[in-house]
Amino acid sequence: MTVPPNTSTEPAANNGLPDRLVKHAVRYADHRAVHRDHLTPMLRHYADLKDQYPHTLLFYRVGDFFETFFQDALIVSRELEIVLTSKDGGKEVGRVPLSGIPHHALDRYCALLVEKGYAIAVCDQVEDAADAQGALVRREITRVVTPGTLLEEGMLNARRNNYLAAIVIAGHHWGLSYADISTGEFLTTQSSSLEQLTQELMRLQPAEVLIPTNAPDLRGLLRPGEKSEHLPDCLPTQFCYTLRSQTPFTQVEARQRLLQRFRVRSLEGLGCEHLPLAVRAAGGLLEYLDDTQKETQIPLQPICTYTLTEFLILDSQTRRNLEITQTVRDGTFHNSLLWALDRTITPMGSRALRRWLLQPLLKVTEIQARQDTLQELVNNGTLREDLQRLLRQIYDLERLAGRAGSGTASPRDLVGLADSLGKLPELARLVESSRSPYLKAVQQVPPVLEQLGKHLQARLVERPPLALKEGGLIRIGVVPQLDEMRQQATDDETWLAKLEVIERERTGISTLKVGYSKTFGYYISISRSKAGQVPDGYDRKQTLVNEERYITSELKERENRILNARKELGDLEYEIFAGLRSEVGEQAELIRTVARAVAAVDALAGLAEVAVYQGYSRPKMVEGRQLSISEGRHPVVEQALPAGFFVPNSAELGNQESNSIPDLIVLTGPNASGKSCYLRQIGLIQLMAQVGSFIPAQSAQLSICDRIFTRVGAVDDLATGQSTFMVEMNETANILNHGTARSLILLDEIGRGTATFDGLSIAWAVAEHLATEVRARTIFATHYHELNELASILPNVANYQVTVKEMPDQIIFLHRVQPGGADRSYGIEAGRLAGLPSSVIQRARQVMSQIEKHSKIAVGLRKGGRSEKNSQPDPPHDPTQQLEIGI
Ligand SMILES: Nc1ncnc2c1ncn2[C@@H]1O[C@H](COP(=O)(O)OP(=O)(O)OP(=O)(O)O)[C@@H](O)[C@H]1O
Repeated sequence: MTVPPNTSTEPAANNGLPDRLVKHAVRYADHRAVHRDHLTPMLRHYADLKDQYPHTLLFYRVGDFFETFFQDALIVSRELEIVLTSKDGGKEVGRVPLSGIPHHALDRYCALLVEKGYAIAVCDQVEDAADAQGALVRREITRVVTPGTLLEEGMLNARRNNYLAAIVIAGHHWGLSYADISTGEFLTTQSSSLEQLTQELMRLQPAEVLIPTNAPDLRGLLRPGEKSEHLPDCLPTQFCYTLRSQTPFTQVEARQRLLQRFRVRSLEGLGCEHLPLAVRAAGGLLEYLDDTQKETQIPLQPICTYTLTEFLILDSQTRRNLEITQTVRDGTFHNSLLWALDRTITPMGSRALRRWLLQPLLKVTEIQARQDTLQELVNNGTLREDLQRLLRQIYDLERLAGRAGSGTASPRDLVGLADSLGKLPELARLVESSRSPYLKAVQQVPPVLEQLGKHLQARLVERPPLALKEGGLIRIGVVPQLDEMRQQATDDETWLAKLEVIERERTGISTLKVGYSKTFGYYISISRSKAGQVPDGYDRKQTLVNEERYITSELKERENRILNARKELGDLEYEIFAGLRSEVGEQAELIRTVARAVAAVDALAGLAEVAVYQGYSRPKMVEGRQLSISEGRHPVVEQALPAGFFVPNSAELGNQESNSIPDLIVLTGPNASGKSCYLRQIGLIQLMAQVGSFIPAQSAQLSICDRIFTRVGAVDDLATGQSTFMVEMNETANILNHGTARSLILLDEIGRGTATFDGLSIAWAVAEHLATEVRARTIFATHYHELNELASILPNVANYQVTVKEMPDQIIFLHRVQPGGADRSYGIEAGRLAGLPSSVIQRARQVMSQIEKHSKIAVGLRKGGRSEKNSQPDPPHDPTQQLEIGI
């Protein structure tokens, strides 16, 4: 059984509770400990529901509050730091623990609990308390909120997707489906290496992963890091996993569910007819949505089948090392690539850019389509600025459409949506003469959406109130019946407003007032000193210190009419609003298709803005394996430095037409000279080019890479018990096993985590293997200057160094990358600059000079290597099977 550790029901260090309550809290820390028949009817209903949803926190609507009882009350009060109180549980039970939150704060508190890894079942009142006529108000579970099924604006991060994933594993084969129910994206794939499954999950960073299992306890939500025997070992533990029954994940059930959902006869058109694992994962995901969303039918876009090989493969180390969405050092968004490039205006544009950066393209035509659009937006600054100005007035159409479709959109959501739809024709006009693909895609607004926008604008008031059922939503002149009711209500209210004046005149009591209280309704108030002058027909209702309160039969009659009219008006307006909302919901798919096109324009306009202000250029995408970058810069470091401080550097790799261009560069240079920066900038430029962005370089000719690998620094992976060196070796093995001639490999410091000779030997062998066997384009940054020898042995290896200027008492970092190998690391100088004591520095210099005197290295080419310098035969004397170093 899998019980989340935090569902422990120990009361939190008394929580500041009085002793009497602690006693109850302990006694009733589990609803099952109480005899059901002894509970009040409401708590009995609560306990029955809790049995059905044992692993959720059950929020039960009572009036204006959502309340939790028993064990849930203890958890909720501890996790949300709110007061734990108690409620009468029945005559023989006494008081049971209670924690409640105001109903309007449900989203906010749910978001906090979901972030902590809890699932929440919301039990709402489904009839008016007045209609229940004294009986228990009818309540039902209206939704189960889990990390992957969030819809409410307040619970979601606007600028990133919130994915729910489902996986099916069969041997080494697997199927993965994922959906963002707030935007409607729904995708599925299948493949055959479990390592790839991990990588794909790492890319998606799903909020929740569903996994079919035969575990008896199926409602468990495994919080990040929690272990379970039912979780396959191959899966990363940092996600929330939900264990599900296997039935909906079977081929027959899953297929049937997909056919029904998308109203098709075969899955051929959806691209997954012959991908059983992809179908099973998708079917299991749909079933989970049906189960958790209850009556709400979540609108999803038609499922899209994809393959992993459609995109540039970036493993999780590479995404981390290139700091695409967060930095390595402190995991912040600030100073990541996305931070440097994201100038989008809308949340949907920002989400699109994030997706693009994590899934760069492989097809030159697709890259060029983005480049062409960027070019137009770079050349036409006025168009770009006008577009961005207009985008500011377009809300998150993707998510608004979703909320309309699921019946959770508020009146303000619909007004926002209507206003945004109203801007689409303007957007279309702005780009009417554009020729580039992404701008052409928004030249036509589907007439049905244009009409829908107008339809909503004509009906909904400009600034509707937050409350749904208190009226004030619908414009005057839209529904005659509504107008008549309003007129009647206004007449009554005017009568009421005049009553005070009339009664003052009639009674001669100048201090007479008409007021309203929640308990008594409307009343006429007269100061006690004038009570003797009260006319006939005044019926005394309440006596206060200084005043008497009266009603009259006419006042009561009007009051009834006014209050009934208000309720009827509120109900009718809500009904009209709900009708409008479902009209929007019916168009959710189309709205989202248009929203995606707008999001892409937003992402590209932002990239164009960066390109203009940072002086980026359009890379030329070429065939073959060429990587030529002239005067390239690191897109993030250059933004962090004062203008003009960044030193640009060029790079040439893998050009088969020129013999002098290497496949592998051995890059040496002092500490802190800029090796890592250079390495990463090449990776980032290649990645940006394949995203379709312009790049921070004077010019570039780049061919398509199938993968970018990086090995940069290393940290202990304490979670999996791997040492720094083992992490380094695992990552290196992965690169050697999966790299191809079309890959770009960036290695920083291989072999540093072990003894010098072991490290140097490994570094040598790895570099040699990459240059001769894999023949990938590689930059190998190292402090082992001995590796410079390789260039004299292998024709496709070259040495480059990052230069410094040595002054009598300091080193000046030039950050220039030039041909040739460095022979010193200036590590001792770096230590001096860092403040090591001068005695230590002096001693280090002595030791260094001794080592330098006695060290020699003689390494030859590995026997059987494919590449030999100038195709010369092996040297007759082969000193080579070992690396020989003497000190
Ligand atoms: N081309 C450049 N122009 C300007 N500043 C640069 C450049 N490259 C690097 N720098 C600056 O130098 C600092 C050190 O660079 P980097 O970390 O790449 O050095 P390194 O050679 O890899 O050092 P180590 O060998 O100690 O790891 C960076 O933080 C950056 O601010």
